[in-house]
Amino acid sequence: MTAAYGRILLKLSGEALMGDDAYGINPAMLASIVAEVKSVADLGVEIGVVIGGGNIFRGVAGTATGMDRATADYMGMLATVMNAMALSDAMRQAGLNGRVQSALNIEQVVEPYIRGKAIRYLEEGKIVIFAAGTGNPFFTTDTAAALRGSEIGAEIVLKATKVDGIYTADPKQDPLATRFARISFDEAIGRDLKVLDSTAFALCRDQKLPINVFSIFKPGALKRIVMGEDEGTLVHV
Ligand SMILES: Nc1ncnc2c1ncn2[C@@H]1O[C@H](COP(=O)(O)OP(=O)(O)OP(=O)(O)O)[C@@H](O)[C@H]1O
Ligand SMILES: O=c1ccn([C@@H]2O[C@H](COP(=O)(O)O)[C@@H](O)[C@H]2O)c(=O)[nH]1
Repeated sequence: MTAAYGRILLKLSGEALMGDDAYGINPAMLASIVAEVKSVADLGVEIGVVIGGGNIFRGVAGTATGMDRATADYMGMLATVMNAMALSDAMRQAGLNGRVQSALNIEQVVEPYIRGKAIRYLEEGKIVIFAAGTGNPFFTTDTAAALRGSEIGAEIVLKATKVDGIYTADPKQDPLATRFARISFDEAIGRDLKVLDSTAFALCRDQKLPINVFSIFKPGALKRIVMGEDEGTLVHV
């Protein structure tokens, strides 16, 4: 079986890590996500991962209580470091070789982000987990996925989230929303579809880096996309 992509950037939803819990990291959910990642790693595909933090803290939630936005965003980025460490450890337990690199320096805990080293790890078959988003407040981990995906020369960004693609409206709010099988960047940005933030869409469009949005809860979906099959929604130039 030959994969359609040699190197991918996988954006994993932080919120998905909760599974059926109200908060935090559900070990069974984490293990099932790692099994999906392993099915692709076993094909020899090089994998960079950006993980979100929505299961622990989002900057906007902090500002809702009066917190300074930048402070809240740094807390959100630290939440992604915790998720990255949990993911890396779950990978270790599954026999995968993961390396965490953080955009914020916490060198006693995880390595700093160094692009050349990340690429070398990928070439060695290690899975690189990019933590702390872009390292800057006022951004999201979707934008970090677009940025790191561009930096490492990924052929596609795969956004693994809680819905099975991009819809005409948020399917969790609008039961009449319909799913796109494919959509251009221009149309996705023009329709202001909230499944990814507009900075991430714009960066991927400029870099001609396609995005595939799919459900992380659907077994085998990640592997099907990597094998070149239709799954979720493809955002193209
Ligand atoms: N047009 C749309 N099509 C699909 N989903 C949409 C749309 N508009 C809004 N959404 C919502 O966007 C969510 C996914 O984006 P979001 O970045 O918030 O979550 P995430 O991938 O879980 O990331 P994290 O938890 O790490 O922040 C979906 O769960 C869905 O409810
Ligand atoms: O580059 C970034 C990435 C993230 N943040 C903050 O972290 C949280 C969690 O990330 P999600 O993408 O929402 O999962 C986010 O709400 C921001 O507060 C950031 O500031 N910069």
